[in-house]
Amino acid sequence: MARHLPLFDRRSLLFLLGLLLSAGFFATTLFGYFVSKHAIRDTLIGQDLPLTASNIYSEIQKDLVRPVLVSSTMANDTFVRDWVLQGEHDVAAMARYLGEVRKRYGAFSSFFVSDRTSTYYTGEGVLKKVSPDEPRDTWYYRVRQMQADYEINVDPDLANKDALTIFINYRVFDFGGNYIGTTGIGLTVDAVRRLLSEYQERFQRTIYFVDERGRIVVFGTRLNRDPELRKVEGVGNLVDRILAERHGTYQFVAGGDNHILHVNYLPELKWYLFVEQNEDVALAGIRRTLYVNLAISLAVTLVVMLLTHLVLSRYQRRMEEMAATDKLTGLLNRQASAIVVDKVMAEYRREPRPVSVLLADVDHFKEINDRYGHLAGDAALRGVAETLHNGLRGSDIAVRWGGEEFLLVLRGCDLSEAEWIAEKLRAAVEQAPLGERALRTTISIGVAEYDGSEAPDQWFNRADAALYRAKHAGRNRVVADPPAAPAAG
Ligand SMILES: Nc1nc2c(ncn2[C@@H]2O[C@H](COP(=O)(O)OP(=O)(O)OP(=O)(O)O)[C@@H](O)[C@H]2O)c(=O)[nH]1
Repeated sequence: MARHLPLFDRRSLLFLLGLLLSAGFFATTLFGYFVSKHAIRDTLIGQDLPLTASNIYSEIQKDLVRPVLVSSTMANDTFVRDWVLQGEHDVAAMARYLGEVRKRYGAFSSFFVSDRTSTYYTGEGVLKKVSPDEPRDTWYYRVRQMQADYEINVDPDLANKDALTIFINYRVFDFGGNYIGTTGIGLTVDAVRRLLSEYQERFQRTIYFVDERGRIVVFGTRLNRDPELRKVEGVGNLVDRILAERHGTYQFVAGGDNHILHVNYLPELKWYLFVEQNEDVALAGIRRTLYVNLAISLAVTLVVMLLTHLVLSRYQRRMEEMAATDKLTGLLNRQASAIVVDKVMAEYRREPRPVSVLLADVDHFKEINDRYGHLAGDAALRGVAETLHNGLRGSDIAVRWGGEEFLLVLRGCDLSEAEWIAEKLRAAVEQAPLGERALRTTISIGVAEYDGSEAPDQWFNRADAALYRAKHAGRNRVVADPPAAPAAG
């Protein structure tokens, strides 16, 4: 059990290390991700989307300034006023004038509606008569009543196949200040559409205009959705709220992604400018960084764990070796031998093959110490250990059992084989010059074969008893237990 404890400790240490490292990496990586995510979202809501919206707004306003000026010039043109006051006779002259204005300023259409005759003139001549009963003409009667000099109105253009057109409707007065009609130009929304496409491409955002009824009226190049905004997933539920609030930042989920929406109302056009950003697309960059960081963290954690495992294993092996080895002789020490003996016992229980022990003790060793000193005694002990070790097979086990005592476990040896080996070892020690001084000594050996049932201590005690008998019989000899039966006769 004691041997398994360090292994268990190593596992828990590795587990703890892995846990700490991965928790640390994970926490810092996720923390960084969420901080960046919040920063990106805050920038989107607080800066990016409003900035895009206000850029588009000011571009559109800029685009509308010139047409308003042109319409104002038309309203104040003496030709227009004189022409009306002179009775609107030369229709061709008015058509020429309107055609000229349209061409010169690149407008989509140009018009004059006379209040006296209710006639709608364009560059082509008379288009029609306006009437208060015609729903398409309500704009005219609204302008007729309004206080301001002009309005910007978005309507289908009757003169141009109902193409959606931005009209500047400018009121015209005679020289006495009496209202005599409305003039102005119409602009195609193509320019606005181009502007939206350009912004859409540049910022990877969805940008479109919505009218006061909640219908998408103008959009950039890629808008694949129902013009009836209330029917669109996510944003559809917000339409009424947005139309009422006119301005704000909203969030909704569509296609599983979170979207941030910024809305501005453009009173000149009576349109709502919608600037939408798919937050998940905006976060794709930092999400990729998150995955890379997590992968790196995992790799670093695994490498650190692997290195720690290798270092600890080596260290533990060395510690175990050191703890198990006798420093003087390099043989197993007595404490460590317990494990080896347990193993031999387990092997025997699995497969009962003969196994024997030799207990060898150096004869009169005290005299060597006394005569030559302890260092020479140590060298002699090393020499004996080496001689014993060299005389054994790889499967045998040599233990330094006590001061000058050695226990040798011989696997696969019955008593007589063990006795034979013991005799061989005894003879080898007797003949070996030991240490630098080439000292000579002898050993006595007690031999015992395992009887298959006794405890190891009992087994070793029998070897010890045999050793005792060997000493008493004069030393430098081998005695087996049980003692050989006396010869008959
Ligand atoms: N130099 C040295 N001496 C040791 C070591 N370990 C034990 N000894 C000595 O070995 C001697 C053993 O003496 P004893 O037990 O009386 O036995 P012995 O002198 O060998 O006599 P017998 O065993 O009866 O033949 C003691 O004097 C111990 O001090 C060691 O590591 N180095």
